[in-house]
Amino acid sequence: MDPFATSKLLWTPPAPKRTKVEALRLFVNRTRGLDFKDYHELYQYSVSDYRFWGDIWKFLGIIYSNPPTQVVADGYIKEVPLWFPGARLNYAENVLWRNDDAIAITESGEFGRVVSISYRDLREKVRVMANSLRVQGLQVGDRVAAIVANNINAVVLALATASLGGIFSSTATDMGVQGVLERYRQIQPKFIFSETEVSYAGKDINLVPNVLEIVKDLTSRGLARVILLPSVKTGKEAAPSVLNSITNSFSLAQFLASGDGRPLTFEQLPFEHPLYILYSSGTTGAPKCIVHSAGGALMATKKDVAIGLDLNMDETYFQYTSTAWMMWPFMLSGLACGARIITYDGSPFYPDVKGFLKFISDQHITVLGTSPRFLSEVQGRGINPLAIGDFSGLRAIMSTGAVLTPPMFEWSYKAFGGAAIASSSGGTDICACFVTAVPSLPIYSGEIQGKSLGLKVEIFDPSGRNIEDSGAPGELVCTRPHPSIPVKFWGDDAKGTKFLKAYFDVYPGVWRHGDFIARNPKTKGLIIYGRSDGVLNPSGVRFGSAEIYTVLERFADVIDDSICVGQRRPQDTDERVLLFLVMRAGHSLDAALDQRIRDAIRSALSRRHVPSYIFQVDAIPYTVNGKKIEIAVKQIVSGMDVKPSGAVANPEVLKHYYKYREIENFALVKAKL
Ligand SMILES: CC(=O)CC(=O)O
Repeated sequence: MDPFATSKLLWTPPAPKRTKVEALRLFVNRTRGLDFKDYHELYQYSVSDYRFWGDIWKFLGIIYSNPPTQVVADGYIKEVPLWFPGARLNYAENVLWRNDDAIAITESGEFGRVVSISYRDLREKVRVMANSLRVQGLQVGDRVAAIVANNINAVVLALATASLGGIFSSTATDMGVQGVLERYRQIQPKFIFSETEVSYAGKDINLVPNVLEIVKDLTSRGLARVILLPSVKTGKEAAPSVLNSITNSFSLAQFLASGDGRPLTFEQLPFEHPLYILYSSGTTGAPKCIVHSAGGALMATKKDVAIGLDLNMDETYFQYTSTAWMMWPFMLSGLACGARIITYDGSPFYPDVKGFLKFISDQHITVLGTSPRFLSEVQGRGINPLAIGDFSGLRAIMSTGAVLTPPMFEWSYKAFGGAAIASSSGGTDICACFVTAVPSLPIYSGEIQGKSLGLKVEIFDPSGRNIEDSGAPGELVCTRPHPSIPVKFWGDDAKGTKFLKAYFDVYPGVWRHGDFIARNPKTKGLIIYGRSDGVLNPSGVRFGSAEIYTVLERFADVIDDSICVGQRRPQDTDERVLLFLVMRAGHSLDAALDQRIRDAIRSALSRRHVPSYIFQVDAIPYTVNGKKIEIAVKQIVSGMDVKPSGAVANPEVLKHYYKYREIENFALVKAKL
C-alpha cells in the first residue's frame, strides 16, 4: 500500500509570493552572491554552511551591543558548540523593541473579560517589575520561578527577569505540589511568583494551600522572596492573613511598590547566557531541566514565527497554550515580530466552544496556534466555525503538540474557510520546530511542509542509515548542531552526562529526537507517525499510532478519544496492538462498531495494522501539556510498574490500564484476528 496515498494538494501559496521566506532567499542571494531558486535550495545551504546563521541574525534584525566575532566557535562539548562568540545582547530588548501605542497583548480567558495593553504600556510594566526584582536582590543567573496563568502579568515577569539576566521558569496553575517541587527543587529559585486563585472550566481553584507547601519546601533551598498574585477571577490581592503566614512574602502591589524609578535597561550578556528552563514531560522520574540560551531561544523562535508563520507587525497571533509548554516562550516571539499576541487563560470549551470561536473571529486573529485535539473536538461536536464567526482574516492555523491526521487537515482547512494548515513539530528540547510550515510551498494533507531552515533533519533506520529517500519511516535525527540546542540540563555534571545520554546516546554525535517520521519523496513533505518509543511492531511491521488515529477520525461522531499501544510482556513472543477508546456520551463500543473499526483499519492500512483487542475505557492519560501518554500505557500493559511523575495531568487514569496485562482474562474480548 502506498503510505502517501492520502496526500492531497490542499493549498497553494498565493502569487506573487510576498512572504518573508522568499525575502530571506533573495536576501541570501544578494548578500552572498548566490542564486537559490527555491526553498529547497535555500534549505540545503542553511544546513551545509554555518554562515546561514549569520544571515538569519541580520535578516531577523537581532539587536546587540557587541557584535559576534564569528558565527560559531569550538565549544566545551562537541555536540554543543559556542555560537556567536563575543556577542552581547539581551533577549527582552529584542522582544520589546517597539515602544509605541500599537497593541502588544490582548488578555482574555473563560471569564470573557478582554484587556489590551500597548507596547509602550508593556515596556513600562516591565520596567516597574524589573526595578522591583533588582531592588529585591535579583542578580544575573538567579532563577525566577512562576506558577502562573497565561496572562499579561506572566509576560511582564518573564521579560523583566530576562532584562536583568535572570533565568525564568514557569509551570501552569494546574500542576500539583509534587510536579512543581520535582521541577523547582532542582533549579532552586530565589523568587517565586504564584497565582492564588484561578478558574478552569468554571471551577474556582484556591492555590494557596499548594503555595504554602511549595514555599515551605523551597525556603531551605535558597528561596528568598514569595510574591502572591491577585486572584485571576476577581483581581483581589492575597489576604493579609495569608501573606503574614509566609516570611518574605509580598502581594503583587506591595512588590511592585518596592522598586525604584530607574529607566528600563537591558543587561548585555553572551549569546549562550541562560534564559529559560523548560522541563521534559517525562512521565516517570524527575523531569529534566532543559536550559535554553537567550540567543538560541530568540533566534529559533523568532525564525519559526517570522518565517514559518510569516507573522507581520500588523497581525495578531493567538497561541492557545499554558505557561508550562514550550509554545509559551514560542508565542513571545510574536512580540519580537512587533505583532499583537493574545494570552488566554482557561478552557476553550467553557462556557462553550462557540464562545471561544467567536472570540477568535471578533479579535481578528490572523494566525491561530492550536492542537489536533482541539480541532478534532470541534469537529466531533459537529460545530461549523463558519456559522459562528468570520474567519476570512485567519491566514494560518498552526497545529502542534500531536500528529494532525490527513482527515483533520482537510476538515480544518474547509471548516475555517481556507486558512493554511501550518502543521509543525519540534519540542521542548529545542524550543523550536524541526519541521515546519513553509509559506512559499504548497500544503498536502497530512504533511508538514518542510524541514526548518538551519536544522539538518534526516531519517535514520536503527543502524544509522539515512532512509528518507525511500519514503520509509524512521527516527527523526538532526545531524548538525544549531543554536537552539539547549546549553545544558540544570544540575547535570560538567561533562553533560545526562544531557548527552538524553539525545546523543543512540547514534553517537547525532541528535535523536524520539519522533517516528517519513518523507514523501514526491512532495518532500514530512509525516510524523508518533513517538518512536511508542512505535507499534506486530510481526515485524513497524508503524505509528497516528496511522490508527487517522482511521478513527471517521468515527469522530461516536469516538471521543483513543490511545493505541503495543503490548509485549516477557512471556509474549510477538507484540500485539491494543486500542483503547473513550466513547462519546450516549455511545458504547459494541460488536458491530468493533467490527466496523477493524474493517476500516484493514482496508485503509493492512491486516497487520488491525488491533488484536479493542477496549472501551473511561479516560486516556495525558501530560499537563496535553499529550497522550502512550509510553506509560505501553509499559503498564507490557508488565512494568509505572510511577507517574508530576507531568501526568490525570495519573489516576493509569491504574485502570494494569488489568490489561492479564489479557487472557478478558472473557468478552473480541476474537483475535
Ligand atoms: C513545536 C512543538 O513540537 C510543540 C510540541 O509538540 O511540544
